Amino acid sequence: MHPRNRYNTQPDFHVLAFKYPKFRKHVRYDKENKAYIDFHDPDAVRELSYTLLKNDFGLYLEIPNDALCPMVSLCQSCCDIDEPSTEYEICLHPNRLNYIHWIEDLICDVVSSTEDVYGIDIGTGASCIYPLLGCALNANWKFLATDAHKRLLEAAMNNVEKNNLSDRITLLLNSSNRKLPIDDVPERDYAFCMCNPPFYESVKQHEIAAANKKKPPSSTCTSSQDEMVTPGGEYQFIKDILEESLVFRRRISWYTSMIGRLETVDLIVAELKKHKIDNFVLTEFVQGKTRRWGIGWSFGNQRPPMAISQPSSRKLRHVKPPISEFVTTWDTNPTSLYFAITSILTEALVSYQRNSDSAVEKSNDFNDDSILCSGAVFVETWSRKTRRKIAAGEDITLNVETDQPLFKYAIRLEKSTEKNTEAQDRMKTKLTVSWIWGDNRNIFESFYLHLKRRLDEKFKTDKKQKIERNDKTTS
Ligand SMILES: C[S@@+](CC[C@H](N)C(=O)[O-])C[C@H]1O[C@@H](n2cnc3c(N)ncnc32)[C@H](O)[C@@H]1O
Repeated sequence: MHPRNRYNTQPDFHVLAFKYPKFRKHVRYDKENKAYIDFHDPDAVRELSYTLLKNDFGLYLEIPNDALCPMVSLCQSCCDIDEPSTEYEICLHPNRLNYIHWIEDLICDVVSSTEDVYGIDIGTGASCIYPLLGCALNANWKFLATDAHKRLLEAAMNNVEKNNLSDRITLLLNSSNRKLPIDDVPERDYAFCMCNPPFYESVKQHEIAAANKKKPPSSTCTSSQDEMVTPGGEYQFIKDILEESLVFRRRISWYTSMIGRLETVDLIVAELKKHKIDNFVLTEFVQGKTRRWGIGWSFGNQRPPMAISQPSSRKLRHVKPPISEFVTTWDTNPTSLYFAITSILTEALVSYQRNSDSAVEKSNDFNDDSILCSGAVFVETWSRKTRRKIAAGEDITLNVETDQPLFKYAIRLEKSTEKNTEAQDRMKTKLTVSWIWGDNRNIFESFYLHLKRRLDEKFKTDKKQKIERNDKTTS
C-alpha cells in the first residue's frame, strides 16, 4: 500500500454509520459489537463507496445501477478475476488511490506544484473515479476523461457537475478505434495518461470468470459487460496505447496503465523492450489478497527513483526495469565520504551542489548523518579520449548555460544503520548514486564506475597510510 494511502487503516464503520444515515441502514454488529457490512450486498458496497468518497474526499458520486461502481468494479471486474474474496480491504478503492499516488510520485519531477497539470483518463467509466479523486487530491490537476460508451459518459458528466468540476474535467466520447484521441481536442501536452482497461477479451471469458466466483455476479454488474470486455483483453488495450505512444512520444510525459493479470505484465514489458523503450517503471499495488500492477513508460529524460520504478516482489525479477541507482557502503562517516567525493568531482570538472533534505530539516534534526548533493554533467572528462585532449591542452569545457547536460545525477550519503561486527566505533556510510535525468545510460554508468574506482583507490591508500602510521608508533 502506498504510504500516503489513507486506507492504510480501516475506516471505522460505526463512526461512519453515526454520521451517514443512508450508510447506517447497511451496518450490522457482530458479537463483539464490531460494525461490519455485507460485502455480498451490492447496495451496501455502493453506499460504502459513496460514504467514503464523501467523508474522505468531499466527493459526491452517483452511479446508474447498470454501470460499474468503483468498488463493485474492484470486486467484480478487477479483484475477482482469479481469486474471489469478500474481505473488507479489496472491496474499497485503495488500489485506485495507490495508482493516483504513484502517478503523483512519477510526475513530481516533470511538473511544478504551481503549474496546471493535465492528465488523461482512458476509459473513465460512469463514476469518473480517477479524475474525481485526482482533482480532489491535487488542486492543480485537470483531466481529459474518455470513454467509448455514451451512457457511461452521461453518468460521468453528472458526477463531474455534481462536484463542480466541469472547469477541470473535460469528458470526451471516443468513438474512434484509437485509445488516445488527443488530436480531437485542443492541442496541449499532458503530464500523464492513466487507464484501468477492460480485462476480458470476450463475453465468454467474462462469464467463465464470473462462474468461477464463489458468489454469482450481482445484478449491478451483469449488464455492464461492455465495460469489462475489449477485443484482445487488457493486453491488446495497453499494447494499443503503447503503439499510439510511439507517435505522440513526448506529448505525454508518462504513459501508464493498471494491469490486472500477471501474464500481461510479461507481455507488455516484452513489447516495451521490442520498441527499445528502456525508460519504464513497474509497480505492484497490493491490497489484502489482491495484487495489481502499474506500468508506465516515457520518451522523456526524467529517470524516476527506484522506489517508484522498481517492484520489490521477487516474482517480477525477470521483468524489472533497468536500474538507475547504485548503492555501496563505505567504512567512514558521511562527512569524510562527502569530502572525498567532492574532491573527485572537482578534479573531474563535474559541478555539484549540496541540497538539503527537507524531511530531515522538518524533523529539526539536520546534521551530517544524511547528505544530499546533485549536479549536471556536460563533458565526460574521465574518459580516456577527453583526458588525452586535456593533456594536449585543448579546451574541453562547453558553455554550460546553453548546452544540454549529458546527464544529471544525485548523490545521497547516509550514516549506515548496518550492525558492525567489529569495533563499535567503526562508522559506515551508505552511498547511493542515482541517475535522475538523461538518455544515455552508458555515460551515467561510466561516471559511477569512475567515482567508485577513485573512492576505492582513496580509501585503500588511507587505510595503508593508517596501518603504516600505527606500525611506526608501535615500533
Ligand atoms: C474496467 S472499466 C474502468 C472504469 C473506471 N476507470 C474505473 O476504474 O472504475 C474500463 C472502461 O474503459 C471503457 N472503454 C472501453 N474501450 C474504450 C476505448 N476505446 N476508449 C475509451 N474507453 C474505453 C469502458 O467503457 C469502461 O468504462
